[in-house]
Order: sequence, then C-alpha cells, then structure tokens
Amino acid sequence: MKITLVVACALVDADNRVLVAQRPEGKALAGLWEFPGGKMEPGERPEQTLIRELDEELGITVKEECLAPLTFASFGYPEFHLLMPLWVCRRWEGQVIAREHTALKWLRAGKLRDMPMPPADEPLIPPLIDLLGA
Ligand SMILES: Nc1nc2c([nH]c(=O)n2[C@H]2C[C@H](O)[C@@H](COP(=O)(O)OP(=O)(O)OP(=O)(O)O)O2)c(=O)[nH]1
Ligand SMILES: [Mg+2]
Repeated sequence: MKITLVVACALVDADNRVLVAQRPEGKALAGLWEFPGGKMEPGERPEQTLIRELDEELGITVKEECLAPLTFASFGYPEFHLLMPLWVCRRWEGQVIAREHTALKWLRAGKLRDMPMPPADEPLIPPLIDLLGA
C-alpha cells in the first residue's frame, strides 16, 4: 500500500473563522472544499512543505513558529492511503488570495459540516470545533 503524506493548514482569522478552499477543475476531488496544503517533496520537512504551499496557493508568508499541530487525517482512498497532519495558523503576512483554488471561504468551524469536503477531512472537524467553538 502506498502512503501519501500531505500537509494541510487551518488558517484562523481574528473572528475564529477557518479558511476553506475549493479544489479546481481538472484535479482529483475537484469542486470539494479543503484545507490549503499539498504533497511533500523530497528533502522537505513537513513544516517547510506547508510554508511553501501556503505561499504558492494563497500568497501568504507564514513563520514556522506560527504553526501549531492540531490533529491528523488517515484515510484509505482507492489509489493510496492519505496521511495528513493538520496545523492551525492564526498569524501570517500578506493578503489571502486564491492563486490555485476556484474560491475561498472563511467559515465558523461548526459550518464546515455544511461544505462538501473530501471524505478524509470529516474527522478533522470536531477537533476544530473543540478549539474554536461551533
Ligand atoms: N491540501 C489538501 N489535500 C487534501 C485534503 N483532503 C484530502 O483528501 N486531500 C487530498 C487531495 C489530494 O489527493 C492530496 C493533496 O493534493 P494537492 O492537490 O493539494 O497536492 P498539491 O497541492 O501538492 O498539488 P499537486 O502539485 O499534486 O497538483 O490530498 C485537504 O483538506 N487539503
Ligand atoms: Mg494543494
């Protein structure tokens, strides 16, 4: 079985809302709402991958000390087993923009359940509600 390591981030704004981003057409799971992030490249540490992905996907600069680990997803897709740690980040530089996603939304954690997300993401929602409120 192939394990794919993907790193992801819940960006949280001053009102305790979480950023979700809609996956673009042409990619796997197109149209679903996800936490920004992506696959690790050879030689990277997970936190470096996340910082790179947040720059590439959202145009923001994040410092490693502003990333707090929260939980992880472990889910069997047909082609691979996804292992995805999720960090929380409340502090970054720059304006969040959709460089690769179709759209972005800031939502209360309790509203994440209303969004069509990848099946792997469902268990990530309760820890976010515990941390941020519904
Ligand atoms: N980023 C992200 N990926 C997720 C989430 N949930 C989930 O199942 N995935 C899956 C979808 C993909 O199979 C994989 C991550 O792929 P990705 O498309 O973000 O990878 P990437 O940014 O490196 O993009 P690419 O270069 O591979 O096109 O993890 C999530 O919340 N965030
Ligand atoms: Mg990505």
